[in-house]
Amino acid sequence: MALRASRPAREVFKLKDFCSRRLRKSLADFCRRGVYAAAGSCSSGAGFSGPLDHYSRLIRDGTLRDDQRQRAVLQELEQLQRTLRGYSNTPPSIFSRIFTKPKNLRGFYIYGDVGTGKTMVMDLFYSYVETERKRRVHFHGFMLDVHKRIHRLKQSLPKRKAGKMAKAYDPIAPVAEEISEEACLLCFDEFQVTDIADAMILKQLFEHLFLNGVVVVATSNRPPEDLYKNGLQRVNFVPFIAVLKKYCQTLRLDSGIDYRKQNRPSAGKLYFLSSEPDVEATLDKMFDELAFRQNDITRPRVLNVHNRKVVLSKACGTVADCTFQELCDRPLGASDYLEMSRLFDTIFIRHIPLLSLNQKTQARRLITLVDALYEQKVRVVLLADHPLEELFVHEEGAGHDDSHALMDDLGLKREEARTLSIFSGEEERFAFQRTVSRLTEMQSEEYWLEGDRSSKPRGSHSEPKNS
Ligand SMILES: Nc1ncnc2c1ncn2[C@@H]1O[C@H](COP(=O)(O)OP(=O)(O)OP(=O)(O)O)[C@@H](O)[C@H]1O
Repeated sequence: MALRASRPAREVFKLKDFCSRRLRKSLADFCRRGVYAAAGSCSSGAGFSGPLDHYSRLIRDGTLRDDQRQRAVLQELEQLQRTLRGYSNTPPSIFSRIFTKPKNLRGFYIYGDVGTGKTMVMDLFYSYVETERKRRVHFHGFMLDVHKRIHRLKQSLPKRKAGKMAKAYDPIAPVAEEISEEACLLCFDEFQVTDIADAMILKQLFEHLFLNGVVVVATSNRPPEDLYKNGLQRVNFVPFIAVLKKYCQTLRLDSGIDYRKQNRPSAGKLYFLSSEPDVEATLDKMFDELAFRQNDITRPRVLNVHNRKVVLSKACGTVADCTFQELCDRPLGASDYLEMSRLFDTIFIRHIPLLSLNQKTQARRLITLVDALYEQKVRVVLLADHPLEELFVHEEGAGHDDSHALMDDLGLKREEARTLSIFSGEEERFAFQRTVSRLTEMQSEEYWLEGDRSSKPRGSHSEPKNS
């Protein structure tokens, strides 16, 4: 019998709030432009018959450029949105639960290059799906949540008795069941597999979700066949690909256009090179001007993240002035960056060096930081040693110093390890592209204006309280 975890539904998807804020934000943006009538539920009342109709309107009013590939994907998504009307994966009675299997609706796996509009079309679709039991999550956040649930479940088991063999049990099925009860539609942004711990449980987890009637729509930069490419023990991961393809139709969205790099009006100069004369003084002046409008003094700031203290050396109100070393050369992670995104609306990042695979850990932190700032529309002012497009370099045969110990632990020879993605830096190359694309958009006027929290009601982006 499946082991059940007792847990209030409200606690579910700890990172859900972080993820859906972006959706709410994008809905609110559309609202502000008079496009959506009501955030979160747009199907009726907004005057649009569905996502495609809505998309056409965004083209007509000049918000978006017409893109046939996006239309084609939206056509498929609209079909699913209609089919999902009245859909439920939890039969109403215990009796019917036992005797009826939920019908399986096929979802979509949308992949393509960075900035081609995958998230945008998925969010449009999502906003028209008429059910409360839908979740839109960042894939990484979802997997963190899954691991937490597994951990909690294991801890809730009675302690093993000495001398007795504990019966083998499977925590994944009950976790999948728990999730299936909370959502019949899961939309994943940035489906990617970089972690062996994720890779090893995905097949079982998703098989259960699909069998429980959960419909999945996902966006990714890679076709299913390339997921976890060259990953450790990939042979155990490969069967998941067939499961994914069985329950999700693959759609390619690749017009070859990175819309983040399309000529967007610039917010002004926000990216500086270390070689520019008096550049530090210029940034000091920018910081002082922003600080002048704050109801605070310039001082160090101590953030409290999960009972850890994270000290930032210079901040004023909602503006922080940091160095790359301070943010990426210390053991900080997603939760620290999320907290920063909550507290600050503008962050200076000075002295960003050229990033190669030799500084993989620092580069990964910068990627995570930019992802968190982008999701929360935090503005950035950057001072770097190289132009943005040249910030990340992939050097063949780079040292990967921090990988050597792991290679030794795993008993891998250099040559063997070279093809494994954790050593080859293949995943980083995709992530670099995304970071460059995002940082490009973050210098646009539109992004800068959207990041203005001064006119927004206090609440989600409240004044610092941990400092
Ligand atoms: N047809 C379009 N016309 C104009 N702007 C667009 C269009 N499609 C998408 N955009 C804009 O381009 C930016 C990137 O879009 P989106 O985040 O959906 O891309 P993505 O494919 O999910 O990127 P990534 O793979 O990096 O996550 C967003 O600001 C979005 O509003």
